[in-house]
Amino acid sequence: MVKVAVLGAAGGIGQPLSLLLKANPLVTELALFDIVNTPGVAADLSHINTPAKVTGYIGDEQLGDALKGAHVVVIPAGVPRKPGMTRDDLFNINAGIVKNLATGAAKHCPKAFVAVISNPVNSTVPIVAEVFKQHGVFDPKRIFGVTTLDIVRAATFVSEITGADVASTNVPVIGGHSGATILPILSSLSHSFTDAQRDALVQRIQYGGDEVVKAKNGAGSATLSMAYAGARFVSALLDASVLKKAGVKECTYIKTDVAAADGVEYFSTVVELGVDGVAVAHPLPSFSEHEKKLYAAAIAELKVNIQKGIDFVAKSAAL
Ligand SMILES: NC(=O)C1=CN([C@@H]2O[C@H](COP(=O)(O)OP(=O)(O)OC[C@H]3O[C@@H](n4cnc5c(N)ncnc54)[C@H](O)[C@@H]3O)[C@@H](O)[C@H]2O)C=CC1
Ligand SMILES: O=C([O-])CC(=O)C(=O)O
Repeated sequence: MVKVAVLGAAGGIGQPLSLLLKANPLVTELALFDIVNTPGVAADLSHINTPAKVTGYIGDEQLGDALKGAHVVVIPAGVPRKPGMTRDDLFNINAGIVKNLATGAAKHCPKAFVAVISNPVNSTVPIVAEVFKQHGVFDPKRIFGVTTLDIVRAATFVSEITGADVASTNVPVIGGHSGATILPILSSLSHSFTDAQRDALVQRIQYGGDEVVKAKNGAGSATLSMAYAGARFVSALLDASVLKKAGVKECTYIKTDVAAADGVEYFSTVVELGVDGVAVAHPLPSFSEHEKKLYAAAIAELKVNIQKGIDFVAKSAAL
């Protein structure tokens, strides 16, 4: 039995992500939770001739049933950006949504892998972790911020410049998931870029989300590419934990000490996944002089984002 629960399953990301998960033969049960429309999405997907049994759950009173027995919980619930907004501008609405869903997961499937998509990821992952701590079930190896879209974008944009096969282009992107906290490690590639190419690539990878927000012109942010990236991340988790494949690696935002010396306790790094989640979190790579500056900027912003998530849970506990 491999149950995957999608929380926010009726949304712009939730629907195509659920479709891709329904197509994953390792999934035997797909639980679709949202505050609207999941019966229809579930009925539609349930006709696809793949193993996963699809069930829709709607409203808070059905959250527990959606989560019970889940091996993986994916959370794309919450509001997306409109032009002119930062991801942090979503905090006031999404923090409460994520906290509520994390509480459900801590109660009903405390051992599940939790993959957080809802923005601002830099803060929502600490929120989930703090909620799990409050319930005495926190395991840093099992809670992930999904930054896979940054890695997907980096491979696409880099291969456009290098001309290399996009499928075999792999660019580690570490740090966090917003603007200056997104740190692509272009120095790890064998291609040597001009300074102008490098700067343009870093800018495009860091602000790829804004490119989509602008193009959608008020109709939301990346959904289809995010669904692809989310499905890739869940597939990696299942390959490592269900198939017990060795050498499954993804960059993901976790609670880790890789950047603890610089005062941050959450950081996206290259992670080897195993049966229990994080098997090995790779240390920081050796940075070029340019990347050292980007790293310093990332750290400064991450500190603020992380603390905001931690404070939110502490404050709501004190109420
Ligand atoms: N991590 C990443 O790389 C990315 C993250 N995102 C983020 O993903 C989130 C979702 O984006 P979209 O799917 O485009 O938004 P959307 O508005 O299309 O869908 C969000 C869904 O969440 C549902 N929802 C709201 N409150 C809920 C609750 N309490 N419980 C369960 N479901 C609830 C809504 O009913 C809706 O169906 C946003 O916060 C966005 O910023 C978007 C793209 C990339
Ligand atoms: O830009 C946004 O708001 C959505 C997102 O996280 C991304 O596309 O990377």
